[in-house]
Order: sequence, then C-alpha cells, then structure tokens
Amino acid sequence: MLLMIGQLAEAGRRNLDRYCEIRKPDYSKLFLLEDPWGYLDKNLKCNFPDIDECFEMEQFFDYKPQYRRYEHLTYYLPLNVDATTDIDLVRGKTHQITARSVVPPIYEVEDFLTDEECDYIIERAKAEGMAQSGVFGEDINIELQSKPPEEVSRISDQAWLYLHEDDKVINSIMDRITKLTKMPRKYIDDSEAIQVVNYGVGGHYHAHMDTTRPEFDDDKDYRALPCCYQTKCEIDLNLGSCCKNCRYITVLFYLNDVEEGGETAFPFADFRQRDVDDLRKGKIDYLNLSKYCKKVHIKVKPKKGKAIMWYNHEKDSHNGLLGPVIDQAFHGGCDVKKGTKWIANFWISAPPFEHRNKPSVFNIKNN
Ligand SMILES: O=C(O)CCC(=O)C(=O)O
Ligand SMILES: [Fe+2]
Repeated sequence: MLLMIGQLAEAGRRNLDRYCEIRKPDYSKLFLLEDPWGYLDKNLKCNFPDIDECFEMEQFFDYKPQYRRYEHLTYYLPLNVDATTDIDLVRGKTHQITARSVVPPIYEVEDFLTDEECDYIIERAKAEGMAQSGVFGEDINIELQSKPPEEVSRISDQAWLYLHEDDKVINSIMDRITKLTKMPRKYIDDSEAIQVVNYGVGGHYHAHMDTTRPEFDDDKDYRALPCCYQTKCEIDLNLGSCCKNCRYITVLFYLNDVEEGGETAFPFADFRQRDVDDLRKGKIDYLNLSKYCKKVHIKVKPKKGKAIMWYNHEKDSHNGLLGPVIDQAFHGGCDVKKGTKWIANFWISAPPFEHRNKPSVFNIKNN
C-alpha cells in the first residue's frame, strides 16, 4: 500500500511536471519577466509545489499581462579602461565618454552640464533648504559627537530636488541621462529625486554602496523590504529602515570646481572579487577615505559640469531585472582640502514605478 502511494505520488509529480511544462508561459518570448514570489528556479523551469499554485501563477500572467512587458534594464561594458567614444547628447555638440574602470563600468563625460545648469541646480537646492546628510542605518549626530571627524562616515549638507514636468532645465538633463545610460526613458522618469550635496573643508563621504546589499551583516534581512522609492515609508536612520535602496545606476554631477581634494574614489574598482573580500576582512579600513584616499587608484577629480555614471548592480541575465550587487562599486567622496564641493546624485532605481508594490527579483533569497 505504502509503495502504491509512493508510486502515485511519483506519477502525480510527473503529471504536474507535464502540466507545468504545458501551462507555463513561454518565457523566451517575454520581454522581461518579474518573478515576485520566487516561483521559478534559475533555469526557469516550472517549480510549483502543487497544481493550485501553478494555476495561480497562470492566472497571474493572464490577468496582469503588464507584468510580462517590462523593458529591459540596459547594461553596457567598455572594451577596456580609458576606452573613449563620441556620444551625441545635445544637438550641435559631440561629447566624449571615457571608461574609468570595467568592474563596475564607470564612465566619465566632461561638460555634461553647462555652467548655467550647474548654478541653477545649486540655487534650487539652496532655495529648498540644505540640511545635514544622513547615512542609511547610521546616526550621524551621534557619530559627530563621539568620534573625530575623519571617523564620521559622512559630513555634508544636502537637499532633494523633485522633478517637475514643467522644469525645462531638469527635463533637458533627463534627456541626456537617457542617452548616456541608454536606459528606457520610463526608468529615468520614475526614479528618485535629485540629491544635491555640499561639502565644506573636511567634508567627505566614506566609501559605501548606493544600493542596499541584501546580505548586509546587521541582522536585518533587507530582501523582505520594498524598495524605498516605491513606498512612502519613512527611513528612520536610528532605528533601521522600512525599505531598502534598489539603485541600479548612479549618475553623479560635479556642480563646481573644487580647489583641492574632494575626489570621488572607488577603492575596489577593477579588483577581483576575492581581493575585495580579503581587503574588507583585513585590519585596514579601506572604506575610510579620510585616511585612505591617497592610495586609491581610481579617483575622479571634480570639475564643473562633469558627469560620471556607474552600475551598482549587474543585470540579471535570466530576466533582465536587478541582478547581483557589484561590490567593486564601493565609492565615496575624499576630504575637501580647500574650497567647497557641490555635487548632484541621480539614482536610477529598478523595477519601474508601476511595479512598486511587487517585490523585485532582488528580494528573493539566494538569488
Ligand atoms: O562626493 C562624492 O564624490 C561621492 C558622493 C556619493 O557617493 C554619494 O553622495 O552617494
Ligand atoms: Fe554614493
């Protein structure tokens, strides 16, 4: 009898496999596929525990066909460091794009913004009101009181500029960002506000990731949380957070010339993963740029109007969505030695806004 049940179960499983085989959507035809609940294994085989769920999945695809029509994230690689190519960003002028590293791909474009645009962004930020910058999961005020300045993770002021449809200056910048990143415009429009940051002498931001590393070792499983830009939840820097950053690309603009210091440094760019892991485990705090900036090879010098962009994630090769975090994308701002430094950050987050209530593949354990 037991044997019979076993055989039946086996036959049932085979039937289920066949059922799923027939019923599963044709993933090869999907432009992009979201797999919010992790039903699919890496090989995109049907992986449902029972027929009902298989059916549910089918309904999900039937009734919410928009989930099947994402536009791809775009990811492009340079052939080598210092590779340079022309790029048409505005009519009547050719810009040059230069690769500064391959892992992550970091690109630099001079004169991306005009002087007037830089000044406009600074003035708008001032009008908005500059306030002390925070750091995800840390309390800067406590750090400022209890540590010497070079040990404090971030010393700067900032303001957020929200994107208005009728703002011609910002819209024209968004056009250029679309061309530079080669991303579908939708992602640009649905991304976060622009963050404007100002550092005085001694101001800095130690090396960090702009996106949340889900395996962050502070007892919190960030995978379960929604992406911050998709929610209205308040990030409480003291008590942890209700969301995580899902920042695929960073585009950073230098809004003024800095007399001395203030480079953007990438301490691990183009390092092998195992070297990054070893360095991070070692005694020297390579992330402390007040101490370590001089030794970093890949550094970008601020120059008014210059833009840099880099990827914080790879693209998931199975579904075109947010893939693994690139640890080599750790970066930060070295101490400003003389003068002041103004920058603007624009983070392109994924998945797009209309899928804000659905967790992305990035959420799923062991992905
Ligand atoms: O100041 C810089 O150069 C880097 C700033 C940065 O990484 C950030 O604001 O997230
Ligand atoms: Fe950053």
